[in-house]
Amino acid sequence: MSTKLIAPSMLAADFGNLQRDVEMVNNSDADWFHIDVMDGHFVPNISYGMPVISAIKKHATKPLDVHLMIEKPERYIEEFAKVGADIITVHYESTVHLHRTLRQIKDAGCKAGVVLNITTPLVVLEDILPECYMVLLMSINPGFGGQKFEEVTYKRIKNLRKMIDEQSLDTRIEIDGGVTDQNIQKLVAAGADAFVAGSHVFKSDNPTETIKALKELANS
Ligand SMILES: O=C(CO)[C@H](O)[C@H](O)COP(=O)(O)O
Repeated sequence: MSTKLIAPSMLAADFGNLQRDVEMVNNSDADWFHIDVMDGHFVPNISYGMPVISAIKKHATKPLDVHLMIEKPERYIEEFAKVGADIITVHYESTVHLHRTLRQIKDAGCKAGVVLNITTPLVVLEDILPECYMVLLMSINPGFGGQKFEEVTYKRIKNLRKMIDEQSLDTRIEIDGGVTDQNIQKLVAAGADAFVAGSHVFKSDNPTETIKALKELANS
């Protein structure tokens, strides 16, 4: 069994103490920094862009997993790569030319992945899976942290894992939204590999210990 990965979402960090929170993740059992980019069009919220990612990269000692919740992400791939993205995931629903956009991400030197909203059928991935380092399944409606986890996600993970296995691929499945110590083991059992956790980590009394507990639960 491969090691299960924890990616704290910097959306829930304290932006007034960003360097402190970056160092906390550096010194924790986390594997990646999860970076949520929102444009106020694709999702009804605006988060941050290149200058903030650049500032995080300056101090981060772990890969940046950049989740683009923006329309036509192909307009900005090279810029996100330039400011330090290591993995870039784009929504299936946000671009007409998904195949071209994934190639563009790889040409820019990053690992490429696709994100699906909760109601987008998995079948749209069938022919694109070989191009994907990772598939991110949303387990909430994208746009805001702190929302309730949607139970339909378990079934979606199982079905996606089956699709990946049928094609003998090693594509990772990442889950984003409402991940906590209460559901992470069930998500692992369903077949997920990587877990974004925002409010559960940053709103806890001891984020370092919370990350440690998530990592242990996911890998036990
Ligand atoms: O993509 C996102 C929002 O669209 C965030 O990564 C997600 O909300 C994580 O936050 P939380 O763990 O608080 O649910």
